[in-house]
Amino acid sequence: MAGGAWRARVGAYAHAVTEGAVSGEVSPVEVLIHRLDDGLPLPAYAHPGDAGADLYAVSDVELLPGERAVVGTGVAIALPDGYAAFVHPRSGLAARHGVTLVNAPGTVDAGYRGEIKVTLINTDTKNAVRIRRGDRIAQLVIQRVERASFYEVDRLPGSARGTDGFGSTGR
Ligand SMILES: O=c1ccn([C@H]2C[C@H](O)[C@@H](COP(=O)(O)OP(=O)(O)OP(=O)(O)O)O2)c(=O)[nH]1
Ligand SMILES: [Mg+2]
Repeated sequence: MAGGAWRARVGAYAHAVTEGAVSGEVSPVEVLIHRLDDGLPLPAYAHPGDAGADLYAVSDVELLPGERAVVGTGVAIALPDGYAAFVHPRSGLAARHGVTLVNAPGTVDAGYRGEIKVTLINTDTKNAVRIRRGDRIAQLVIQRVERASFYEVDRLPGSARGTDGFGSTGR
């Protein structure tokens, strides 16, 4: 693409963003949700365009340095076939307190009907962290997922990377 056309395209995109065209409201997937705890809000997106809907803690929990705990969120969902939900850490909790998820991202299968739970861990080596009921402890990202058919072969086709990995390209 010529320089002028490229600049026009970038300009149009920037305009669309600042005018709010990237609103995150584009045909959301419908997900059935069952509240297991009437005292907590439903998961919600904090801003238009956010990828993750925040999940709330059902109970108080204190995490000593290095300690982990499985905390309920008070909700269960039924995803359409071909989707999965991923439980991701919140960056604020991670940066401020060192709290993340043991199994990040946790995978919620489309067929799972139980309570979504969060495996919190306090990675701070000195300070305990107190989580209170109602705190936003993680975020749920809903994505389309492919299922594979696995075909066993004796030899895989070649590729530029081959078997190199684990830092093979250097730092
Ligand atoms: O962070 C998570 C991860 C999983 N789950 C639920 C939903 C998921 O569908 C189910 C099973 O998760 P996974 O397959 O990761 O665990 P597993 O150890 O393989 O258990 P299973 O043998 O039940 O598949 O547990 C959560 O609530 N939170
Ligand atoms: Mg499993």
